[in-house]
Amino acid sequence: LTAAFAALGLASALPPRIGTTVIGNGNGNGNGNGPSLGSGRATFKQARRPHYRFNGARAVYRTYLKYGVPVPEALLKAVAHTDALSSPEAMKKRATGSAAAVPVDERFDIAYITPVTIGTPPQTLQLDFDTGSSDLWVFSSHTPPSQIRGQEVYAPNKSSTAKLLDGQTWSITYGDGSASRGNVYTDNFAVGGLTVEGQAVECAQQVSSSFTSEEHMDGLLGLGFSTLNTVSPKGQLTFFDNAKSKLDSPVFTADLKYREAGTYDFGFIDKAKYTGEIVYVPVEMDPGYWTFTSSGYAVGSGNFNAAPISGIADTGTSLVYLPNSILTAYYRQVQGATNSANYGGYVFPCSATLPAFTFGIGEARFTIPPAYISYAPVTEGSATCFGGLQSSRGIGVNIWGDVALKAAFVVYNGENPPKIGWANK
Ligand SMILES: CSc1ccc(CNCCO)cc1
Repeated sequence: LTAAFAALGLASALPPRIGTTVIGNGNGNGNGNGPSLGSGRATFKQARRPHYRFNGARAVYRTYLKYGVPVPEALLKAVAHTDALSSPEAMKKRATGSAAAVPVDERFDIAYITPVTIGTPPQTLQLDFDTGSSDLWVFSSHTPPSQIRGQEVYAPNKSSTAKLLDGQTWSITYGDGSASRGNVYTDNFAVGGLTVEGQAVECAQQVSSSFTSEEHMDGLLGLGFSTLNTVSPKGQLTFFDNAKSKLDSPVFTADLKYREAGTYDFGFIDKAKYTGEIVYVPVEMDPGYWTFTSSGYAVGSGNFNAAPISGIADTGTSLVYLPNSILTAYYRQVQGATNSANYGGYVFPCSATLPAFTFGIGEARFTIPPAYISYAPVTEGSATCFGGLQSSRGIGVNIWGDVALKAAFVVYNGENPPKIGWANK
């Protein structure tokens, strides 16, 4: 600073220490300010201004103004830049989170579970992070014991930070017919080091049998758009929507894997998790799914069929559901494949040789290996296998579930407008 002043031929008359708050000593004229005329003596105690951050460029700028010296352009730019750096927004603590996505069973990727902590002291549960829905619900102390088979439960009465959202209830039915419902608390909620206070945690008072039978799944964490949330009469925000404003970047990423643990990251994009470039396409957020348009598909080494395919990126659905025309094109390449009413979809001999399946995102191509499509025996030990590609007829929407998502690194970008990014890995 001294050099700056010298350059200007100015005495190093530093302005009074900015942030000095002068407060009267009470001998003033009744309004608490300034000295009274009587005693002829006054004392002014200095107080530090909280959160004050010294800004050198601005101090120099003030001196120019004080001595009426024209302010050079460079100094004006410096002031604007340093103000931006020290703005309350820029100074807000930034946050990120990262947590494992573990196959809920060691043989087939039926679903992936991720550890979360709820309440004070923290209670740890394993939740299915589901970009195809927007309720955060858990097995709880309100769930009938007859409906619990090994799941961990959240007990709000054991959390000093739990608050009942009086009068609020929720009820949800998923595409596979499974369902749950209950009441609602808010509590502190953390994923991989990222904490949201006052997160709506929906406590199950009823769950359907398919949830009871998923013993390692203690609930779901919805990562769809909050418009889909079922809490009534006041819809609640998803964990991502609550966390978004304090994240380094308003994104989360899914790096799901074939029969091994992957990760969900919040607030940052880990360059070590993908290769090449991330290709972004727009998201249609109505009615609340991460809906995007694929640019087409190819079966095995066949030609790429360029045709728009609208669908949702759904981490909470195991398989891929596409139009019949695509299924026919794929399974006619599989010896012994049939669309079985008995098994509810395309099945084939587990010994069959399967082609890969490629889908397009813009000019980019993503290939699902045959192993992902030979999904699982129709029943324990059967020689007939159920396909990872199935028909979306009757669902009303095409679904890019885990069988497709684990072939890519996927960026869910929650900016306005939202977009979804795909990269190979
Ligand atoms: C019974 S296990 C189960 C896991 C996830 C879901 C919700 N996923 C579908 C729509 O995203 C339903 C059931």
